[in-house]
Amino acid sequence: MASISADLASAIIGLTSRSPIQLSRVRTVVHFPLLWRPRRTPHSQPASSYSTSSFRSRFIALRLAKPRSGSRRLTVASSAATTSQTESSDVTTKIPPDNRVPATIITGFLGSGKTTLLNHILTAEHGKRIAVIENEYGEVDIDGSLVASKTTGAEDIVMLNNGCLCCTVRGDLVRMISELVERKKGKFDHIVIETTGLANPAPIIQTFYAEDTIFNDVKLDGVVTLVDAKHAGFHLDEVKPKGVVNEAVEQIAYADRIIVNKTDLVGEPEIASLVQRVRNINGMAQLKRTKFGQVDLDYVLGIGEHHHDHHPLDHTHDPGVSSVSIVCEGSLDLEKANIWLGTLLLERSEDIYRMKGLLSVQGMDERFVFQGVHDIFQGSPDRLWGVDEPRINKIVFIGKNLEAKELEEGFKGCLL
Ligand SMILES: Nc1nc2c(ncn2[C@@H]2O[C@H](COP(=O)(O)OP(=O)(O)OP(=O)(O)O)[C@@H](O)[C@H]2O)c(=O)[nH]1
Repeated sequence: MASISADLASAIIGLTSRSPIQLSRVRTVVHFPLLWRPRRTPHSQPASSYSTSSFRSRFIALRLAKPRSGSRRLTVASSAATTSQTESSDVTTKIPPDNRVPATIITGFLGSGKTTLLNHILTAEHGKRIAVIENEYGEVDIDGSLVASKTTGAEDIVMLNNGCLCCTVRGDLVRMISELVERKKGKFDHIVIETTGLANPAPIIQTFYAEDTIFNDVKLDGVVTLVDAKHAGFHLDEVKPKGVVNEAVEQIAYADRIIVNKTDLVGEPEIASLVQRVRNINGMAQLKRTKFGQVDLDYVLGIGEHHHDHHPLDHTHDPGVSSVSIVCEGSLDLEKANIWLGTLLLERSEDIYRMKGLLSVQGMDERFVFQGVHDIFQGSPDRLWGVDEPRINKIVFIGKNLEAKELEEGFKGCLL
């Protein structure tokens, strides 16, 4: 590819200001407006690996505000009979307050803005101490690192078995919440659970009602579903094989609050038609339109109680959707990476639902975070690499018909 043109330079400037670039807008100019103009020659010693298709859960308990005096006492909420000593006409005064810890589930399809909303919640002034449980699709944990890096005073980070909260790691969710309550009683006020973008929320919701160990201490406050204003229609349209759930539909169906996010990427007619569609799936939930998940916090925390019928737990995910994760030490050649990723997205953006990465770029002192949702791409520098920190690239692709070997070879071909 020819050297970086003035047009690409301006596209790169666009990336530095964190505004998303739509590939279709720049593709006549250059293959791909990927990274950054190099500043210095870096080091690179390759040693790499990749892995495919699995989920990873992580738990981060975050102290975000000073503990209040007289913290909430965690007790088992029980029926009136257990506390009532005398018969009285005023039964309601004898029902103990529901002191269980509220939990909010944030769900929504891949790339709809769940982590963006989570970061909004974690960095806002609300005085709540929030424990976060994050479940990521893909072997490599990228969201967790981005959430943790945006906050201070993380108390604890515990890695859990790979698996999807709605499938294999439901047991882990139960154990995780029980341990959280056991070990940190009174140290947090709310639990927020971010599901993977491919989660069916129904089994996760069921966990709060079916498992005594959770039900006694934690109440499901609500399910918040993010909907990507630009791409949701595509996923709602997808016809799945018999017996396979359409996760995008399920996520909307189970919501107590719906956030139609990314409204900056489409016009009013598209938003109105999507809202109508969402309403047809779930007419009960409140709905708001946003950009970058900017909602009032009382819209998402303190909803009250989740109210839905609970459907059977059995569900099957689309076997055609998988993830490829590449972990690879070294630094990327900017121009090669531009060409490779640009070509890949131009040819495959329909199949590549989601890409995200933490990259080491030649000449950059910062980690480079890059995010892709179909043809929308965004990148920006993150924190500085540590002095002795190995420059390890992590990149995850999620989508249909992904070829791990081909992606790995393509990526490695961009390393210096
Ligand atoms: N233009 C635009 N981009 C957004 C908006 N909200 C989030 N994004 C970007 O969309 C990309 C995906 O956002 P995330 O918050 O990581 O989405 P997610 O749902 O957590 O993604 P997964 O965990 O992979 O499913 C990131 O590049 C965000 O910066 C928005 O309202 N408008």
